[in-house]
Amino acid sequence: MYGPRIIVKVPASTANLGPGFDTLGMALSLFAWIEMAQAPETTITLYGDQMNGVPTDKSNLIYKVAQMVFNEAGVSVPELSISMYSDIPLTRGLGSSASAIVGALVAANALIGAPLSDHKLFQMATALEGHPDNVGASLFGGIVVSAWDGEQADYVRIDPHPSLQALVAVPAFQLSTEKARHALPKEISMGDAVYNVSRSSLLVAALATGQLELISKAMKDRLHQPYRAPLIPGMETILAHASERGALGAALSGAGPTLISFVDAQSGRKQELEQFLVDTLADEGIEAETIWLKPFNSGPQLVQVEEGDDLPLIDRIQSEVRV
Ligand SMILES: Nc1ncnc2c1ncn2[C@@H]1O[C@H](COP(=O)(O)OP(=O)(O)OP(=O)(O)O)[C@@H](O)[C@H]1O
Ligand SMILES: N[C@@H](CCO)C(=O)O
Repeated sequence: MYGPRIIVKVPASTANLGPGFDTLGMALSLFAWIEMAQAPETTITLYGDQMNGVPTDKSNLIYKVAQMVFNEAGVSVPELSISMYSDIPLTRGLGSSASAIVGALVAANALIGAPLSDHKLFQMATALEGHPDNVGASLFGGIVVSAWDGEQADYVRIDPHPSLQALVAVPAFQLSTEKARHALPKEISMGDAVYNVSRSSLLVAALATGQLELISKAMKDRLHQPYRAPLIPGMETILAHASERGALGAALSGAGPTLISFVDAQSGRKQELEQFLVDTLADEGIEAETIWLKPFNSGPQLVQVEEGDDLPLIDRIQSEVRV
């Protein structure tokens, strides 16, 4: 390893928030860490159970994305030492691929003196992911409303209401975005389009103005959740009844299978909601891990590394306080 050693901490994200398919995203207080430095030969070290099955050669997403940054900036850094640790469950709807892409873009850019703007990184991340919702949230933090026309991505960021908390139920099976997108119809009716435009617009306005009592109605969707429901047994029941069990609103997180509920931090019904999610999934024979999270207000953070400090990434993270 030589030259500067960059460590980036990047948040997970939940996409869609119900009706905002490929449009709305929120960063969450669950993180991945990526370390990058120039090296005589490429090595990729992955820590943690979440990384099982991820390649450790130059076909790794982090390595490939870093090379795109160097090409874009017109510099050559062929060999890299990369390490990654992640608490973000892989292929579960919490934006693991977006976090890896955003983390790799930011780390590689920092390694060469940050010639690319955040705007440019957002364009690259959106093209790589195929939609702007998860990458926008991971890159800018908070709630991100975005649109992409295939060439240009635009966004507006909203600060999440300070009382907003999230409970995710992460089923013990993976569901790739690719498979979950295959379940969607090619065309939808005008009625369903209007239904979603109105809910998504209401949701954005409610989130922007802190009218959390509107979230339950505003998080309804007819574009993707009904078609994905057969892939996630128990989902229909949870989405239909979560608000009766203390949730402000509930949705499929990204392409699933994770289910996300929003809760007022002051609510006295958190345990009841958590039990409802676990029991409903268990009734369908699905084990799920529940995690309480907060919306996360910022994008990737560069972790300060002193010159000569060669503490391995995993030891550094173990001493970090998880937010
Ligand atoms: N750190 C990583 N290194 C290499 N590949 C990764 C990494 N993180 C994620 N991936 C790739 O991304 C895939 C998961 O992407 P996918 O879009 O299916 O799910 P997700 O991003 O976890 O969920 P969602 O997009 O629904 O929020 C993994 O199977 C893996 O191929
Ligand atoms: N908007 C995307 C998010 C998952 O990557 C989808 O629902 O397919």
